[in-house]
Amino acid sequence: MTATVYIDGAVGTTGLEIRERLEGRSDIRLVTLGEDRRKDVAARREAINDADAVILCLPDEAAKEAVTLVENPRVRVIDASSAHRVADGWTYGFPELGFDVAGAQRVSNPGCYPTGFLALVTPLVRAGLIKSDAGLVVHGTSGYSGGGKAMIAEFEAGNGSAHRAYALRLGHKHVPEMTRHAALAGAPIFLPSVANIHRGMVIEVPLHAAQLAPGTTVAAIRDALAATFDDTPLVRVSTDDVTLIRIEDDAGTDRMTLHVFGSPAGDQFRLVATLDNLGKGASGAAVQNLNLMIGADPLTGLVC
Ligand SMILES: NC(=O)C1=CN([C@@H]2O[C@H](COP(=O)(O)OP(=O)(O)OC[C@H]3O[C@@H](n4cnc5c(N)ncnc54)[C@H](OP(=O)(O)O)[C@@H]3O)[C@@H](O)[C@H]2O)C=CC1
Ligand SMILES: CC(=O)N[C@@H](CCC(=O)OP(=O)(O)O)C(=O)O
Repeated sequence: MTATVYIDGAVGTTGLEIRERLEGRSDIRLVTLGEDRRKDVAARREAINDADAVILCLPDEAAKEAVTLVENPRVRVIDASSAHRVADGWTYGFPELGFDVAGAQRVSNPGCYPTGFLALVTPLVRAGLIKSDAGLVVHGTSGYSGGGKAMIAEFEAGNGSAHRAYALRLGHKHVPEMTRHAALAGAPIFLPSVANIHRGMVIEVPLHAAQLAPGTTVAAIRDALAATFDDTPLVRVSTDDVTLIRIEDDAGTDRMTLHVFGSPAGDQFRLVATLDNLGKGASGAAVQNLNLMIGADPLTGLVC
């Protein structure tokens, strides 16, 4: 059976990547609107309601508006924006963490930083290794394509920076989904930054032993992560004895790699995730979710 899929926002950074992955698939009839109609509400309403699945690759306000245009109960929605990630009636699009994406009508794709944070933390909270009131800190560095067309233009015009920190006054829009989907009692302190590289991410959660269940070891943390991810094709728990992690490590793929390190004394730990902000962090995750929703091979169009 062929599914009709409409991408709203198909010429943006995330939308273009999804479009490239879906074009040429025999199980999908891909619909996008031309330059003259792509922001025309009537044209978008028609395309949305003619589709089996709609992928929203829009700023939050435009994504909210798009959802109000859905009239046909058949239409299923994947929203790549942050508009619905803690909203009632929406399924969080992180199937490896047990969310029922295949059966969902409305799926909210995770944010790129939360993808790394939640992969590292949620299995450990569920296993009772991290206390829900542990007071976590998460640091992340993203390639500049994480900021969409505007940030790409800024960096490619030479107006970026080798590395810059932002969200200095905290309260980044990704904090609510990190808190909710890790089942934390309090919001983590989130320290995002951008590097002068097109794509790729490194996300880190440092931990004191006091934030963990007594006696927790690197092996216990790895085991808890492996119990969640070992049978999943995109998320790998590394046991490699690496001494360096590069932002390029999973760039250009839809993979995510999780590393666990500990001090020799066992009093401090460092959890690290690498991924591509446009792979498992956005477009790759959207295609993965779409495959599940339309019953396609889960890895079609993905780079494992
Ligand atoms: N880039 C990334 O790595 C990630 C992005 N996301 C999220 O995905 C969404 C899209 O981001 P991204 O692709 O980076 O952003 P871009 O700015 O690159 O693209 C957004 C696109 O939406 C279009 N658009 C804006 N308003 C409307 C409207 N009312 N109707 C139709 N089209 C509209 C824009 O048009 P125009 O071209 O005219 O500006 C643009 O093409 C955002 O919510 C973002 O937060 C999520 C995870 C990672
Ligand atoms: C580098 C950069 O600016 N990144 C974006 C997040 C990209 C992303 O994940 O988009 P969502 O917010 O839709 O999840 C930011 O921090 O706002």
